[in-house]
Amino acid sequence: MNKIKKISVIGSGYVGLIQGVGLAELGFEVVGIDIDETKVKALNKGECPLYEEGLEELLKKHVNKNLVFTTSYEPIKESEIIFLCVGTPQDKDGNADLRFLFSAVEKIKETIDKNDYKVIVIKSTVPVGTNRKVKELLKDYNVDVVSNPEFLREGIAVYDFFNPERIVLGFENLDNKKPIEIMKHVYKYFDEKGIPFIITNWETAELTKYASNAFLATKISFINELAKLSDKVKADIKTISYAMGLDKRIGNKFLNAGIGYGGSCFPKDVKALIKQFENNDIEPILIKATDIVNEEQIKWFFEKIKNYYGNLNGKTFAVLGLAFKPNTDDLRESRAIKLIDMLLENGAIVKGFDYVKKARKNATNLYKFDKSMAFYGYNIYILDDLYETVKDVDGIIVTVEYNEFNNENWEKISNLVKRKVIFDGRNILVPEKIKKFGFTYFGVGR
Ligand SMILES: NC(=O)c1ccc[n+]([C@@H]2O[C@H](COP(=O)([O-])OP(=O)(O)OC[C@H]3O[C@@H](n4cnc5c(N)ncnc54)[C@H](O)[C@@H]3O)[C@@H](O)[C@H]2O)c1
Ligand SMILES: O=c1ccn([C@@H]2O[C@H](COP(=O)(O)OP(=O)(O)O[C@H]3O[C@H](CO)[C@@H](O)[C@H](O)[C@H]3O)[C@@H](O)[C@H]2O)c(=O)[nH]1
Repeated sequence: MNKIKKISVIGSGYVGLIQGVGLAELGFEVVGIDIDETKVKALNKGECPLYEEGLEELLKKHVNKNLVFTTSYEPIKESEIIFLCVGTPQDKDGNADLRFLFSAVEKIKETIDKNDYKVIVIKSTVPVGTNRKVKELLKDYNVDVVSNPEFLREGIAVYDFFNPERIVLGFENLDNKKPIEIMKHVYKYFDEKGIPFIITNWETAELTKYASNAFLATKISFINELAKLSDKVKADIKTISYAMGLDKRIGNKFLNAGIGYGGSCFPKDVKALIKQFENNDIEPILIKATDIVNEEQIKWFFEKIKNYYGNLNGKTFAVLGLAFKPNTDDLRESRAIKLIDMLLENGAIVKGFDYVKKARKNATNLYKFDKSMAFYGYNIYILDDLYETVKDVDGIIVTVEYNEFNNENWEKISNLVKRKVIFDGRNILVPEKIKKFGFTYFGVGR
């Protein structure tokens, strides 16, 4: 087989950027293609548009060497491999919106020669049947379409790229060895590391991605539902999770009760999986419940806060954590933002903080410039200092699971707040430590 020289990666968002930078680090010549001109300009200067540990260093190392970014599709002519990493957000009905994907496929069609052999690899999370549709759209072209779902976690995405737990590859026809060999060559580094490869058909690969996300989301909703009962009967959900997790069949991961899952994947992927069941005339009982429990969890927590104060009008709260999880600037479906909105709608004043500077910047922009949010802009302040944030507040609300909160100076915090009340939405604080400084502590199911 000829050595693969150039790889094109379409979409330079989270997944595309990690994929592009990672492949460049593995020695490939990579072209990143995105329709967002501002993003492309920044990337070519080595400026990373998103916060992800280790990403900017790798970007700077490779950009304008074996990694370039462009808005033009022309470079795909020179690439045998084209990765599709565009967004597949939720549409108004809960389905995956495939407009970006199909528009990228149209651009590919317009650009490549019908006879030039290409492997089109779909990394984006797409509903069952999408790879088949893409192949159908390209039926007159000499292409193979490969489903290669991505499993990286934000916050540790660079680590995840180099250390995946499995590589799932779905093909049209397993007797056609050419695309299988090409993909094995591209991922030789992982093959040599002994990472398991799952070589299967398109539909299995597509559904594996949704199954994995929905299962993890279900674990979270399971423990969150139990937390509500724990709360009522004075059981401790943290101890329950710990004890459950010691059973290796259950495992301790994704059993942390809190204010629900957020982010760019779980909420939309669970909803899109529900739709795939419904579109196939099957009632998705369990997965629907996962979604409902998650939507309810944040409301339940908010009610807890409201019940304590009676009336939130004019009360000031410090919200510690803005992004959907630690070590990211990503506010997509962030539970913190959902909670802030509820507080603001009820007349409260919010002071928000996150350890990640870009998360603070994104939140400032959201409330200042997003038309639907700007209305609330008067009552929300995003601050760069945690101690400034807690100053004179009626309550502290923890919304992101940063362990670092435990290492803050709680004596100082206790002297700064107006009222010593804490709502720990992630059960991350050590209550015994906080209570020593006179705080009233409320967790989730503890
Ligand atoms: N973010 C994650 O942690 C993660 C992890 C695994 C899988 N996924 C999946 O990967 C896909 C991408 O997610 P993301 O978070 O990187 O999305 P994103 O929104 O961060 O990035 C998508 C990028 O695609 C670009 N784009 C849109 N249409 C284009 C086109 N026609 N041509 C070129 N570029 C185009 C956008 O400008 C944007 O930069 C989704 O399907 C998502 O579900 C995401
Ligand atoms: O015990 C837990 C674990 C997580 N969460 C929340 O769940 C959400 C998602 O967390 P996580 O899975 O760590 O973040 P993502 O970066 O969205 O990664 C998920 O979504 C990606 C996109 O599909 C997949 O690639 C990853 O494998 C999958 O973990 C966050 O809001 C967390 O706060 C909990 O509430 N309790």
